[in-house]
Amino acid sequence: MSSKLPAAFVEKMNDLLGTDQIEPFMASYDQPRAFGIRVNTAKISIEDFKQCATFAIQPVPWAPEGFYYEEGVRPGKHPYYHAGLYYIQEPSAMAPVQLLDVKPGERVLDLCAAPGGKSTQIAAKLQGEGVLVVNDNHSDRVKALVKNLELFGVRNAVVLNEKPERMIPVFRGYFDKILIDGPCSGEGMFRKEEDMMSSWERHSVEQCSLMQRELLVQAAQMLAPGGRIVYSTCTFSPEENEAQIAAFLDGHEEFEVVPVRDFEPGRPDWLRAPWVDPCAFSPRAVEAVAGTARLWPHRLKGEGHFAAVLRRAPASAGRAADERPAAAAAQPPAAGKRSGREALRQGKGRAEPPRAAVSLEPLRAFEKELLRGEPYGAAQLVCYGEHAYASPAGLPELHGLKVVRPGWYIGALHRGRFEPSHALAMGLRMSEAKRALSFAIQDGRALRYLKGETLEVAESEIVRDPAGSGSAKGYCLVGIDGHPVGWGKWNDGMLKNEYPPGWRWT
Ligand SMILES: C[S@@+](CC[C@H](N)C(=O)[O-])C[C@H]1O[C@@H](n2cnc3c(N)ncnc32)[C@H](O)[C@@H]1O
Repeated sequence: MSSKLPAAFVEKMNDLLGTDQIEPFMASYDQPRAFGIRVNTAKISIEDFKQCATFAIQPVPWAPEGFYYEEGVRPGKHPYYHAGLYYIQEPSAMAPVQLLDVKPGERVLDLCAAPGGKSTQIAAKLQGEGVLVVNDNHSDRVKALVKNLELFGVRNAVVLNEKPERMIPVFRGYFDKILIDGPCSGEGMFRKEEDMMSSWERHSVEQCSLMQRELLVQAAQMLAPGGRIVYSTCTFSPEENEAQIAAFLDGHEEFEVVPVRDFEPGRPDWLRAPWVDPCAFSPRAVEAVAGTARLWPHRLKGEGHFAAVLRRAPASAGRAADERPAAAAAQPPAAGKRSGREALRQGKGRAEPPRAAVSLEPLRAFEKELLRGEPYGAAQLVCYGEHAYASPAGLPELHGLKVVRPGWYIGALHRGRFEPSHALAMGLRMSEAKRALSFAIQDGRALRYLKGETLEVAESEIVRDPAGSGSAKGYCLVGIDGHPVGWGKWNDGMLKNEYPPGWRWT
């Protein structure tokens, strides 16, 4: 496919890479690309996944949860995919979140998140603890983002469809970690998606550079002192990579580049004419971009990427008290002291959404009958109209923002009944359901369930809570090999299928 590359792109890469590198670089376009999956470690350990994987996998060196699979395997056509045990992701795309160094309990923002590849990776690293805010300004792409988070069983994510500048007053200084995987000219993806070549001509490098510059400045305002930003692109152009980081450093003295050692270094020598004004940057900035990272398709098994890790200096003692105002002011009263279940009983939630008219009784009855333990943790119940969500504790008021999901979608309260959501099923563990049914993967009913069929199920197959009512009748959490995939309703030897039509195996 090297012959199809845009001539202007080839010319520029020739100039940048020089005679040594251009040949292997161009040759990479005629070689097969690498395919990857990333294990959802919030649902299954890497060791257990390796034991149960039904196709050959090899580790991706830079991501402990990442594995290569062979071309021709269709990992999306597997019940474990429907159980959210892994995400199909291009291997180089796993690097930025690895560099973000997310720890359970942190507040993390994925600013340009759709369709959610990196958001699901962050969610797995958070292990259900802390707050994940994911945003994308494109309303259609946000739908795929929501679906991927639900498939992954993420409990602590808030999904926004906003312009970043509108998020700043709400989240100023709030986040510990921010990922900016922004729009870019996509030069690194030409081998994977040939369509990117025609859009490269439309979405010029210059246009993308302007958006990226804004995103960096906006993200910086939402980062807490001592916090970390990872800026990543899937393009080669220095204007969108080293030049963005150098310009940002010159405008933000409180930031520094944390050098990345695992990949080839960024190229300070590419901050030159004709692509970049060489006089535009300070020596500090030019030197610092050597600590950024470049992933080259001819040097590793993956597509082209760039990543930079930026650290904000910790607050000085005098300034510490007035940082993170949004979070401190908006903390729900006594959050952390009151359990999620108590908050729910008291109908606590954020002020903005209309919720007064909805009775929570049917949800409470469902919880008593079906749920074990405290699956909502310290989250707070929020009702938007008839829809109930468990919203992560410690969020600021989301006043005025376009909120697509204020938290884990629990279900709908409608005409005195409660209908549990698919997202609730996907986020639960089998042990958290008082009535459950797990098909072995070899059982033909596993696939038939995913196809939406009504199934014959003996009463003895429904696992019930010894302390519960003992009845097998009603909603039950359905799993495959012990991993939830959805709801069913059992009655008299038959399981009515509640697997959502849009998710079915076709
Ligand atoms: C490279 S894609 C993100 C891919 C995603 N991180 C993943 O791993 O699945 C860039 C995204 O940025 C979004 N975007 C573009 N401009 C934006 C802006 N100003 N604010 C927020 N999102 C933006 C686009 O809609 C697009 O979905």
